[in-house]
Amino acid sequence: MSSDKADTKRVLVLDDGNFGSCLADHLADIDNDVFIHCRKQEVIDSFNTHHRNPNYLQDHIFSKNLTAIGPEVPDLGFVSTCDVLVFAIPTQSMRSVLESLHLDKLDPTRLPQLCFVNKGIEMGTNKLPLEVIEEACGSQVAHVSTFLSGPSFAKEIVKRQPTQVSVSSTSIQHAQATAELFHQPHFRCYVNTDPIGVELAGALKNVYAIASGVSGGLGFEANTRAGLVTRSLAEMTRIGVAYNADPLTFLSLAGVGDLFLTCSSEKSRNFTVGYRLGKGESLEHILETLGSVAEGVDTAKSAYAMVQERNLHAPILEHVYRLLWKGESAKDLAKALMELPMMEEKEGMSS
Ligand SMILES: NC(=O)c1ccc[n+]([C@@H]2O[C@H](COP(=O)([O-])OP(=O)(O)OC[C@H]3O[C@@H](n4cnc5c(N)ncnc54)[C@H](O)[C@@H]3O)[C@@H](O)[C@H]2O)c1
Ligand SMILES: O=P(O)(O)OC[C@H](O)CO
Repeated sequence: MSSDKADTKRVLVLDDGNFGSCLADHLADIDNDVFIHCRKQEVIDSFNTHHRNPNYLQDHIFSKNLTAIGPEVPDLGFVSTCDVLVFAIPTQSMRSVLESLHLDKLDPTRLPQLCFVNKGIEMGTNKLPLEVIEEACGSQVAHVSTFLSGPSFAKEIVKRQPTQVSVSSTSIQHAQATAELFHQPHFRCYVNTDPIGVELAGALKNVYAIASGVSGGLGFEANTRAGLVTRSLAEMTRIGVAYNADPLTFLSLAGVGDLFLTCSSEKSRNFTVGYRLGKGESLEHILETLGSVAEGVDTAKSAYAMVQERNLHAPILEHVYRLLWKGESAKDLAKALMELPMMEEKEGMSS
């Protein structure tokens, strides 16, 4: 069911973390009817009474057009009244959330537009979001799914800082519809029809941001970072080509744009994990105190399995995996990366 006003959409955002809250605020601010699902009653009360999220983006006063709902998962009756569903849930939880919504039971001719903003690869299955959606909800739901990705810190968008992102889908019409929904003077959307490339780039940049953080934590400066980011881009592209992505996607906002942002800012949770590891803190302590998801940790494990499966040359990713999952030290990682054998610089980067 569509809303009364032609341009006004009825939007449900799941869930109330940094990015979900920020996007819900953005969409509500441009006059959509926006509902945000929260898993705790005190968060619902705080949004609806004080327009504040007590757990994330605490300094921000959210749009009064935003209504918090929950804590139960919205039922199909409510979901079927929405024009758009925005999923801002960590990748490792997306399958269980999708299964609990039963979207496969909706009338396939009246499916809402779906937009996923998570950046990761499912652990255990090593699947990208599009494949998880297909398995959890069927191919019709996967066909209307879109993926918003690019250099976009919630902390900056919520302050209305200019931001540009890619919106991708297997269908150009759906990608365009989602891009139009979000597209505003300070938030520009570019359409891309390579969802595999966009998803892989978004997931992998988190792993390389951990490497860049380690380098900073160990005291290495700009030269080292520039080299690391460049070689990371080459690795990402090589992995993408092996998994049928368009290599040019890695030169887009979703590729080098997000890689550059995340590898160079302490606002990034993934960079921060690496930086603190470089400073000698334990991973367990960092994750306990981070207060928010760092997708690169789990993705390093899935991506490592993918690289092994196709026998790809991805030494930075392999060492990040060993650092996070096999007890290699940050100094070992730095040493190993400086001792890599010489190779053809552009090897494996084109299809
Ligand atoms: N924060 C950003 O700037 C940003 C920008 C772009 C993309 N992303 C991506 O968006 C996704 C979410 O990131 P975030 O920053 O909002 O994370 P966050 O840690 O701030 O919040 C995570 C949210 O997911 C919810 N959640 C966790 N497990 C859940 C489960 N099992 N069922 C339902 N809800 C669950 C939490 O309650 C919380 O609301 C990640 O994949 C991230 O990479 C984040
Ligand atoms: O804080 P991070 O490292 O999860 O990065 C957030 C966004 O993905 C940046 O585009």
